[in-house]
Amino acid sequence: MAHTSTAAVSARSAYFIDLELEHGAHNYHPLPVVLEKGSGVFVWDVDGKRYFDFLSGYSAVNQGHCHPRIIQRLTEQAQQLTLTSRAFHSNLLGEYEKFITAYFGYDKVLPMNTGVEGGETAIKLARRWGYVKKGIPENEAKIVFAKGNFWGRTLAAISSSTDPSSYHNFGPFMPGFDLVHYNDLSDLERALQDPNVAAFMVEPIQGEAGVVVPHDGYLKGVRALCDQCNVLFIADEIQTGLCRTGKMLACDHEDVRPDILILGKALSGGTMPVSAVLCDDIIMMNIQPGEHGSTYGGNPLACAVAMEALQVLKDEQMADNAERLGALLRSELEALQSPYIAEVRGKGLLNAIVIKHSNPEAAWDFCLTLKDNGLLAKPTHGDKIRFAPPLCITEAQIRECVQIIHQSLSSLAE
Ligand SMILES: Cc1ncc(COP(=O)(O)O)c(CNc2cccc(C(=O)O)c2)c1O
Repeated sequence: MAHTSTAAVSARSAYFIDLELEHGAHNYHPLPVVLEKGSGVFVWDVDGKRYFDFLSGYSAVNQGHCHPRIIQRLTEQAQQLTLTSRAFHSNLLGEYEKFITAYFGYDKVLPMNTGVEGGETAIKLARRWGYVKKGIPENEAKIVFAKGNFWGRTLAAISSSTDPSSYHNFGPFMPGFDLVHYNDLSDLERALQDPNVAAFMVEPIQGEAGVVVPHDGYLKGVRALCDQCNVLFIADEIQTGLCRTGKMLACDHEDVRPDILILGKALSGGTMPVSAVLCDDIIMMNIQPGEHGSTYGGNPLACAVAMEALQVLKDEQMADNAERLGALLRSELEALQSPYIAEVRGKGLLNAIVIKHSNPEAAWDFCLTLKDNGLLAKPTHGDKIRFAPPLCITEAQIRECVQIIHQSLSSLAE
């Protein structure tokens, strides 16, 4: 894939892009824009141009860029105590653990940092439960995943991937992983007949696959099958959770309670990596001291920031806002009746359009036009463009963004 040409950017932007090309790994293909400021739904580039952020750091900035309350709490704690390691207690870890377990209704939490660490932790907890509680023979535990999943870049995560760009030439892969079709309860039922299956790990809506929303009742069906087969239901809500889809958790749309809940991204309001794995004692208490953890997991700075980030979601009714304005966004996009939009899909403010065009680069080119017109979005898997602004967006701003999208669609005229 050709790397970003700096031809179409300002000299100041080109300077920063060239530094990245010269000194950094080429493991991304960013849009040609260099950002230096963020506030609420807006970001500004190094030339002072303002954009609507329709990606929100892949749902890590649900509360809006640099939310004043979260930044305030971050800067306060940063001058007090940032890291103790878990060799010692801190005055914030227990407070945070009490807060977040009550917030989501689980007995315990295991604090980690990145989302993929949360996924790895959930898999270890499930395997350990499988051996200790379900009686699976040692080293025979299976974890089932859905095709099209994306939960990070570690060797375990790519071992469950069906996307060659994630796993090709990184083998050998993690054993004990099985795959089923997403949104297919009969395929899942088949896979769960294996008595060695410890868990089914699934996104309530597949984010990186292009905002793939399963049929109503899928999550309830997953819950029922896991109950019938004595298999743990692990919900990866790292991208769908924390009000993004119009409820606190995407599982809440079907009143389903996963056995293990994984959170990340917006858990810190987009300030630092914070993830969390929540479950009840019957699962969590199978891990003994010294058997899992991380240097930064549960650090005082993360605890302070996460409590404020979670409280902001409730205080500012961000789930209701996402529900209402997501519906408006989808209806306004559908009303455009553009020949270049094959589909509009999503839930809450996690949405995507599928571009219909003879040019395979059309979605990328369209995002370049959106950028020129003051809105930042990026294609995923070729023809899908995610539209996921911060949840603090207003109705007037949604309508303004629909106008920008409408105006930009004309650039796709063949
Ligand atoms: C559903 C889901 N689960 C786990 C992860 C992994 O989180 P971390 O990245 O914090 O380890 C994700 C991540 N989601 C995501 C989406 C788009 C790009 C990238 C990227 O690695 O640049 C990551 C995700 O979308």
